[in-house]
Amino acid sequence: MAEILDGLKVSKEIKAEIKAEVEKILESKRRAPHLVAILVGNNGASKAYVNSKVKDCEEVGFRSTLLKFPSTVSESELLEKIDELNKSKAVDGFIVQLPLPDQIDQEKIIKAIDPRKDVDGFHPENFGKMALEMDTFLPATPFGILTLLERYNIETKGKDCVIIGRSKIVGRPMSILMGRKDFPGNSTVTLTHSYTKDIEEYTKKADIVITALGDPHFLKGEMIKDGAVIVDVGITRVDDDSPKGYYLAGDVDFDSCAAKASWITPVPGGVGPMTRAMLMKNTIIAYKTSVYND
Ligand SMILES: Nc1nc(=O)c2c([nH]1)NC[C@@H]1CN(c3ccc(C(=O)N[C@@H](CCC(=O)O)C(=O)O)cc3)C=[N+]21
Repeated sequence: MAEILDGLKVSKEIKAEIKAEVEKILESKRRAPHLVAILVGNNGASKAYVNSKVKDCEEVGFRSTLLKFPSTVSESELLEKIDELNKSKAVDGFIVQLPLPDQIDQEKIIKAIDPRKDVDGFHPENFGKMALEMDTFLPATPFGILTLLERYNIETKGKDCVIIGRSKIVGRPMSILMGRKDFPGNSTVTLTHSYTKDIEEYTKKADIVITALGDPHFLKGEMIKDGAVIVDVGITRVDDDSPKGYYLAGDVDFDSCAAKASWITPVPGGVGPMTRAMLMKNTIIAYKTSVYND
C-alpha cells in the first residue's frame, strides 16, 4: 500500500517559510512582494485558479492585483498592459492565466513578458535556461513536483521515469528537469504522448510515472510495477450529482495504483497546491532578484 505524497501539507510548509521571509522584509521597512495576475474571459476553472492565487498572496503577505479583461479583448490591449507591467517598479512578477481566447496569439503574449518578471517560467528565454541548467524561474507545476519529491527524499538518481503528456507547461519541462544533473533529477526519462505505440510497455517498467494528460483514471494499477512512485498532475472536472455539480478527477486510478505503488499523490491535495506554492516561491525570488529592491 502506497504512502501519500501530501502536496497540501508540503505547500503549507512552503507558504509558512515564505511568510516568515516576508515578515523579515517588512521589518526592514521594505515593501512587500507584488504579484499581478491577468485573467481573460469567463472560464470557470481559470477564475477559480486565479482567485486561489490571490488568496495565496494574502496568506503569505504579498500584495496582489487581479486584472480582468473580457474575452473580446484585443491582442494589442493585452500587449499594452504587459508593457506597462514590465516597466512598473511596483510589480515583481506577473502571470497571464492560460488558456487565452482564439483571437489572441498565446506565443506572442508570452514572449512579450519581461523574462525577469515571468514567474510562470513560460518565456522561451527562461525555458532555454531551464534546459541549460542555468538559474531561472521554473514552471510552477514541474517545480512543485520536484519540490515534493525532494521533501519526501524520493530517490530519482538512475531511476527510469516515464512522463505521459508533452504539454509546454507540464510534460515537456518535466521531462527536461527529471533528466538534469541535479537533485531531484538524474533520471532516465521517457516522454510518452498521443503517438506512443504502447504506453503500458513503458509505464510497466517505470520506477517513477508522472501523468499529465487530462484523461480521468487513465493509469490503472495493472499498468505499473510494484513499488513505483506515481505523480498525478491531471485534474479534470467530471460532472456528478454532488452539490458542486462536479468532482475533480486525476489521471490516475487511485485505488488500483495505490495498492501497488510505494508513493502516490492524491487529487485534489497533491500537485495542485504545490503548483500554487511554487508561484509564491517564484514571486519572492523575483522580488529578491529585482534591481528595484536593493
Ligand atoms: N498562466 C498559467 N499558469 C498556471 O500555473 C496555470 C494556468 N495558466 N492555467 C491553468 C493551469 C492549472 N493550474 C492549477 C493550479 C492549481 C490547482 C489546484 O490548486 N488544484 C487543487 C484543487 C483546486 C479545486 O478545488 O478546484 C488540488 O489539486 O488540490 C490546479 C491547477 C495552474 N495553471
